[in-house]
Amino acid sequence: MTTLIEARSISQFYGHKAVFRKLFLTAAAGEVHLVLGPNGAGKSTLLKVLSGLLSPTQGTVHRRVEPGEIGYMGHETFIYPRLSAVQNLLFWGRLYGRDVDREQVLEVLTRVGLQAVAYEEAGHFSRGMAQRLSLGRLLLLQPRLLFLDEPSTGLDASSQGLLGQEIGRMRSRGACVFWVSHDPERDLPKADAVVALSDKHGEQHASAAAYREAQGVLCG
Ligand SMILES: Nc1ncnc2c1ncn2[C@@H]1O[C@H](COP(=O)(O)OP(=O)(O)OP(=O)(O)O)[C@@H](O)[C@H]1O
Repeated sequence: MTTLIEARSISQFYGHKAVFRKLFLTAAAGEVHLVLGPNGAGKSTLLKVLSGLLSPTQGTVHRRVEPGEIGYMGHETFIYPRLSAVQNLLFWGRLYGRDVDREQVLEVLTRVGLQAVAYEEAGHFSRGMAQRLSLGRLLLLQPRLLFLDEPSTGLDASSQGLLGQEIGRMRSRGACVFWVSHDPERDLPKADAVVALSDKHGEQHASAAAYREAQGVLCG
């Protein structure tokens, strides 16, 4: 399988404080990597470093995709409040150099359940609606390397279901997904590998099967 991202001995410090140290990982097309760990363990920081939003203090990250093929959905929705939902998606399409038209945008907005507010200013949207618009951006841009930082926060049950389906679809057409989850029991069955961060710097990257087995041994 084609490797899409490789991190070699990456460490991240904020001042003198290490968030993670000497982490190696590789991820290939069609794989879902779940990022787990307690609050403050460094999950968001790792996603920022892997996606290129932040440079690692030490080590290197090689991404074998174009910058326009990277998608990120996190706590920030990156939505322009003075633009309508339609204008937001048309704008993002242009920003990523994609040839998207209004019909495609309206189709995506229908899929995420925002068709009724397609021409309303996104600044008036609730947190859940703004999250759905962010999800719509991913559906429109179809990134090959996708970073999801607790994407279900603020989404209602039906939008969470849609997100799960869409992650499955993106993976089957060859996208590689890093997914921060606070619910490993729910999300582990959908993952190929796990990056487990701890606040004691015991970082590990393992296949989902090996992770489950290790947890079983620890719990048993
Ligand atoms: N810009 C920053 N400057 C200094 N320290 C930071 C910065 N961003 C994060 N940290 C610290 O780095 C550590 C890891 O933070 P991070 O947000 O990556 O953890 P997390 O695992 O995503 O947490 P949560 O599950 O609560 O979202 C925390 O102790 C946090 O306070």
